[in-house]
Amino acid sequence: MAINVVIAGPRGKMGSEAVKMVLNEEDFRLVACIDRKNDGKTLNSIISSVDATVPIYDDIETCLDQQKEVDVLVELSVPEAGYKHTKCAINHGIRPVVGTTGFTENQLAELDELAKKQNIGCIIAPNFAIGAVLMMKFAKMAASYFPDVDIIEKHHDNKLDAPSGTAIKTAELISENRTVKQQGHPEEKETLTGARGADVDGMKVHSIRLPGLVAHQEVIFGSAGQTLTIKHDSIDRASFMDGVKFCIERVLESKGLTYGLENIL
Ligand SMILES: NC(=O)C1=CN([C@@H]2O[C@H](COP(=O)(O)OP(=O)(O)OC[C@H]3O[C@@H](n4cnc5c(N)ncnc54)[C@H](O)[C@@H]3O)[C@@H](O)[C@H]2O)C=CC1
Ligand SMILES: O=C(O)C1=N[C@H](C(=O)O)C[C@H](O)C1
Repeated sequence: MAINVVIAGPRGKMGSEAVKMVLNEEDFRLVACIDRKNDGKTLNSIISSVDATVPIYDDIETCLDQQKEVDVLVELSVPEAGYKHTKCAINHGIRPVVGTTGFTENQLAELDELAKKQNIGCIIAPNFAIGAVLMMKFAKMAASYFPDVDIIEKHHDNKLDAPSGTAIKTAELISENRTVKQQGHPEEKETLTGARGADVDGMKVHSIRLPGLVAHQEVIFGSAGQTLTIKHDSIDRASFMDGVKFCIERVLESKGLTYGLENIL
């Protein structure tokens, strides 16, 4: 039986890629999209390259009240709306697969509680690219040996959240193995505010935003006489689609919140 999917953010860089992927998969059926405009139109009327008369809703409640056979919501919009959509889906018993970044820790905890209460799964993946997941895992391994580490993430300049969801997740994974240490000189002073980046338990996180970039991250470890750099580049958003597909399938079997692809690969 096909998995019925709703996509939020179908005109976006990720959403449009997800629309193509879902339409090309035999086992998936795209039943509706959530867009902040174009309510009442069909997908093919707003994206000429798409050959599907899928209805568009600007309100997720209306969508999920009317579309009775939805299995999975794929959320790829913006943090505020993304949180609202995810919560609404869970309340309707629909399993969310969320790529949208920028949710707070409290929001993640609330979604976990809600999904458990509804006895359904919810996957939030800060990065769907297998290479990025491996970069994070390798960084976590290296952190046992190198407590001094800087995370440098680089993205296109239309990104709303900083640091990236991937950088936050990387810092969390590194923290599981790293001995807490205030890095740099104990008496160092910033003569330009922000020069040393954001601080997570004494490690530093830097966000670069430039046109021309897609999604890139370097994790640089340093110790006496050596550095180790673990680097990942997404040069095309196709890099994320195998992960989205995998999560659509896996979320049907999971329970509660799964935060990060590394937990289910
Ligand atoms: N987990 C992952 O692997 C990845 C996650 N992302 C995240 O996915 C999200 C989307 O990224 P992009 O596609 O690059 O952004 P984008 O700006 O290209 O697309 C966002 C889309 O959301 C739409 N939108 C805004 N408010 C909305 C609402 N209330 N309802 C429905 N749609 C609404 C916008 O019109 C836009 O089309 C971001 O949070 C980004 O960080 C991006 C790439 C990979
Ligand atoms: O906004 C993006 O583009 C990306 N966002 C995600 C993040 O915040 O980590 C994943 C990837 O880096 C691309």
